Order: sequence, then structure tokens, then C-alpha cells
Amino acid sequence: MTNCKFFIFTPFVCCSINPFLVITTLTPHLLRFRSSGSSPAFLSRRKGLSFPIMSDLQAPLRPKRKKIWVDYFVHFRWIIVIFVVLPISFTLYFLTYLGDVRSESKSFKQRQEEHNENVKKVIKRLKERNPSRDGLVCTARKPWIAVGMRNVDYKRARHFEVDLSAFRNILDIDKERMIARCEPLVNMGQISRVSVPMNLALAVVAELDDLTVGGLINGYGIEGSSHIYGLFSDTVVAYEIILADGRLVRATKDNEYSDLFYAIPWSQGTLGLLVAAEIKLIPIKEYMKLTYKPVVGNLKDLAQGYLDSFAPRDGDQDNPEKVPDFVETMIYNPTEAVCMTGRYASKEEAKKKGNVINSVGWWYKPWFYQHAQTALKKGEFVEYIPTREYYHRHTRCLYWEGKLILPFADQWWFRFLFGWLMPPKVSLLKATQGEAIRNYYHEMHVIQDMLVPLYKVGDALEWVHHEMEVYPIWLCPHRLYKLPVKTMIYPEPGFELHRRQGDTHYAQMYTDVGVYYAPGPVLRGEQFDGAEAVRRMENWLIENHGFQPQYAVSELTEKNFWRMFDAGLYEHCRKKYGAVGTFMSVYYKCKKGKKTEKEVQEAEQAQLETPYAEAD
Ligand SMILES: NC(=O)C1=CN([C@@H]2O[C@H](COP(=O)(O)OP(=O)(O)OC[C@H]3O[C@@H](n4cnc5c(N)ncnc54)[C@H](OP(=O)(O)O)[C@@H]3O)[C@@H](O)[C@H]2O)C=CC1
Ligand SMILES: C=C(/C=C/[C@@H](C)[C@H]1CC[C@H]2C3=CC=C4C[C@@H](O)CC[C@]4(C)[C@H]3CC[C@]12C)C(C)C
Repeated sequence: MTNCKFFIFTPFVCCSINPFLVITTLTPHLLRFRSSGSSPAFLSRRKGLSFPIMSDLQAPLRPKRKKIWVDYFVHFRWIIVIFVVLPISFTLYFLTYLGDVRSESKSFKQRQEEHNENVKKVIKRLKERNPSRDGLVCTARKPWIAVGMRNVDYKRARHFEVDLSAFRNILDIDKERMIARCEPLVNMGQISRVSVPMNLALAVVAELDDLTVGGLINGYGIEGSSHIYGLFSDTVVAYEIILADGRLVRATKDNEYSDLFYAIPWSQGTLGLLVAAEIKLIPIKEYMKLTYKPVVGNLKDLAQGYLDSFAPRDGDQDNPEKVPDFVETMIYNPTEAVCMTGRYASKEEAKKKGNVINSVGWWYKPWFYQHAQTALKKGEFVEYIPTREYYHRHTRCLYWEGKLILPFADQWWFRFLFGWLMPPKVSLLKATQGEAIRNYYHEMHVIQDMLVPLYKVGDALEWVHHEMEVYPIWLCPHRLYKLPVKTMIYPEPGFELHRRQGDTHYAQMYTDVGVYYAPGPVLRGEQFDGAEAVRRMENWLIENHGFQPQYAVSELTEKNFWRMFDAGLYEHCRKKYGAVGTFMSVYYKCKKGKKTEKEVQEAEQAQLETPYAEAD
């Protein structure tokens, strides 16, 4: 996505940007943008559409907030983004692309040999660690390079780094077993560029190009195909892990390491170091036939429209005739949504007369979420999107967060002239944001996902409206499997007895309610307490058998963390595989705030680990 199409314009932009001209031309426009507020929620209020059908859901009125310097800093951040972040991002994307090409030029055999050598180096490094002198182990990936929102404070305190940066090769694409064997730093852009031309894809291709196999397995990964295949980690058939004692083991669901196999997802690299994973491939076609269907009503109606878009009411959830290959819904405001469902289509079908082909990946095309929104005006429509461009459809505008970072980047003139420079790399945005903007994002912004049982989506939407008033909201279903052991996240006990829409006897259907944007109160200049809102969201999740992905900033206490996630299998594997005292604990990694010397020492003393986990 980030590649070839965008290179055409490089020389033009390097010579033609006149910083002074851009600043003087754009500043008045931006001031207008900010003062008027442009979120759909705000617009609905302004137009007097204060959601009459849901008066009981009115978000609370809040006192006005006085602007401080950081508001202006965030406001004018686009200057740094345009002149520093975008050009460097583009260069880095290009260099990464060259690295991928170099990797692909090697034979699988050569890559495997290099892999074996690199594994030996990791084992050697791990064995060099002196427990009484060195800190606990984590990867050497810099905190700002990781895609998540956490501050990764454990890497800013005493720790022992293991460098995995050489592990960025696709080791094998086995068309017979339908397996891709990847090193942990293989990213989504890289794997889709290689596999899609073969009419193959990972069963779950997470959206942003920079997301890595290691991060998606040890954290969490989802896409519009997760209602069929589950989360990213559910598509993995084998993990190759280096344990605390330097042993390299291969864990599968039915070998002697099956407990480890089930414990790895969500463990954040606290059981061992992942050096390779075998991931399920699926056959695909060249195009995605996408249907955009508008839905209007109150939030419960929108939720029902979303359910009906992919979950047959007769419970026939495994019938490919009734269930689309891809699903997502965008809730644009409390009364309007667009449900999208996709089916793979061959190029012969897509190119038939009368069909509309939309190559959404071209740099000048409207941003995907805005394009989808046009269904609210023009009604239901269908189009064919090249499959790889569809997979990465939200990448160019960072979902819709790009609108706040570069408010004019969705305009036609920007897209045509500079769109090929998009997106700014998340890592560079993080590297240049400074403490003030980072804190601003915690206090005045929401970037959270609520994983909730499908039948609770309506309740979750009403909760978000009341407490955060963030729009658009992203809805993406995912299966949560009933496994032979209880993993960190698990379906509601006895869910199968209810035979609810979307559920099967072997998996409960969940939904990622993705809440990313500036909340309504912030856009209106009212007071908003981001940390308190997140705390309430976490309590709501605990009460409703929901989960919060750990890439997001969390306010959970240790006790509540282990009320949300199940500790049993995780703690069992920590002890059995010697991780206690070598790797950090998952709560220590997820906990917000700088680690004090005392905390670091406590974490290093194995016996003090996760008392609540054991109690639960
Ligand atoms: N569509 C989607 O699904 C999206 C997902 N995300 C989130 O982004 C995160 C992925 O970001 P990314 O930058 O790729 O990953 P990160 O570098 O953020 O890694 C996430 C966690 O996985 C651990 N980890 C990564 N690689 C290894 C390894 N080889 N061995 C052991 N532990 C490892 C890291 O440990 P350590 O701290 O030691 O480095 C860290 O705790 C996901 O967790 C996901 O929640 C974000 C956007 C979209
Ligand atoms: C979880 C999903 C998607 C999440 C994305 C919307 C967010 C993931 C990481 C987020 C970001 C990281 C760091 C940032 C730096 C800040 O200075 C600005 C914001 C941001 C770019 C931020 C923006 C949102 C994310 C990309 C899936 C499951 C949909």
C-alpha cells in the first residue's frame, strides 16, 4: 500500500514545498476547522439533531474548559507532521520496502540458515544475563516504534534487552499445508505484498502495514474476517519460543507444550521470546466485492443492523452462503451507520460490464471511512476493491485519527498533491510527540477497544455515547473460541445454551467496539477526564464479560486486571516454564506510569509476583 504507487511524486514534493506558503495558506483554514468542531456528533447537535429518539441517552452537559498551551501545540502539530514526520516516514517506508525486497531475494533455505544463526545469538544473549545484576527480560524494540498507545514504561526503567531486529523474514510459504512460517518482525504490509499475488492471505490480515506478527500474537490482532477465523493468534498453528533457560521449543495445540501454546496470546512476551510462528493461510481472490448498506435509527437499531449484516438469525453461522467473508460497520453518529460486508470475487467477475471497480489504495482517493459514509446519502451500493487495497483500506488515514493530526489531508488538493506521502508513521508520530502531547492523548482523547459479547453491542454503544461521545465508532466481530483450557480471554460460561445470534456451540461471537477520536466534550471545549472515562470503561467491561486490548492505555489496578483476564493458565505456564524471575509479568508491562526503583526491584523478586492472580 505504502509503496510503488506513491514513489512517482517524490522529486516533485521534495523540490516544491514552500513551508512559509503552506503555513500562511493553511492557518486560517485550520482555525476555522477547530473552532467550528467537525465531529459528526458535534454537527448533529449543532443542527439541532440532538438525537430526539434517544433523549434518555443525552450525554451529560459539562462545564467549559479553559484552553492551555498544549491545546495550541496539538492544534499546530500538523506543521511538524508535514515538514518533518511525513518526509521521514516516506523515506523509512521506502527503506523498509528495500529491506523486504532484499529479504525476498534470498531463498527460503538461506533465510532458514540465517534464522538458525540468529536464534543461537538470542540464546547466547539470554544466557549472558546475570539475575542478581541485570533487570528482567524484554525485547529491544524501542518504545516509540511499537504501534500501541502505551508508554511502554518498563523499557524506560531497569531491564535486560534482547535484540530481535534480525527476525524480519518470511521463512516459508507452504502452499500444501497452507501455512506461512514467519519471523516475529514480519509486518502486515510485507506479508500481504508477498502472499496476495499468489491468491493467498493470512486468515486475519491486521490493517496497519507496520503491525508485526510478534506484536499481534503476544498482544491482540483483529480484522473483518475475525468473525470466521477468530483473533490473529487463533490462526497460528505453531509457535517457536525461546524459554527463560534458553531452550528452543515448538508449541502446538496437541504436543507436550500445548499449555504454552494456549498461554502465549495476550501474554505480551512474558513467557518466552517468540522467534517464529506458523500461521494459517487461506485461498483468496483478486477483488473484494463490497456492499455498503446504510442503517438509520437509535443506537440499538444500529447495533441490530450490524448483527443482521453477518449473523443469520436462524443460527446458520457456518454457512458461507449466508455469512460474508468480511464484515465491518462504521457508526458515524448516534443515528446513522454504514454496514459493510465483503465477498471475495475473481477478476473476471469484477471486470464484468456494469461493475464498479474502486482502487481505494491510490493516494488521491477519498479516505475510506469518508467514502463509506456516502452510502448515507446515496443509499446502498456495491463495488469491487482490489483485495490488498481493501485489506489496508484504513491505513492511509490511520483509521480516522489522521483527520485530527492533519485536518486538511482529506481535501482533494492535498490528496492529489501530497496524498502519496501518507500515512505518517505511527512510530515517528510517537517519537516527535513529546510528553505533553502524549499526556494530552491520555486526558483529552480516547483510543480504546471494547471487546464485548455480540448481544451486548447495543449496550456498549449507549455506554460510549453517554460517557465518551466519540464518533465514528468501528464495529468488527470476532469469534471467541471455547478451548480445552481457559485462556486469558474466554467466552461467557454457558453461552452455548442461549443460542444467541452469531454464536455456535464452539465459539461465542464477540465484537470489537473501536473507540478512537476526540470525545464530543473536547470538541465542544468542555471538560473531560480521559483517565476517569477509561477507568469507568474498564469497570463496565469487567461487569459485562468484556476485555480491553493491552496496546491501549489502561487504568486497571492489578486486582481488576486479573478480574478482567483469567490468570490460571498464564500463572501455571509462568512457573512451569521458568518465566518468573526472568521475564516481566504481564501486569507490570501493562501498568500505566513510570516504574519506580522499588517497583522494579519488587518485579525482579519472583516470589512477590501477581498475588491477586493466584488468589483468583
Ligand atoms: N488491527 C489490529 O489488530 C491492530 C492491533 N493493534 C495493536 O498493536 C499491537 C502490535 O503492535 P506492534 O508494534 O506490532 O507490537 P509491539 O512491539 O507493540 O508488541 C506488543 C507486545 O508483544 C511483545 N512481543 C512482540 N514481539 C515479541 C517477540 N518476538 N517475543 C516476545 N514478545 C514479543 C512485546 O514485548 P516487548 O514489550 O518485550 O517488546 C509487547 O509486549 C498489538 O498488540 C495490537 O493490540 C494496533 C492497531 C491495529
Ligand atoms: C486497535 C485497532 C486500531 C487502533 C488504531 C486506531 C490505533 C492504534 C495505535 C494508535 C496510535 C498510536 C500512536 C499515536 C501517536 C499520537 O501522537 C497520535 C495518535 C496515534 C497516531 C494513535 C492513533 C490511533 C492508533 C493508530 C484496530 C483493532 C482497529
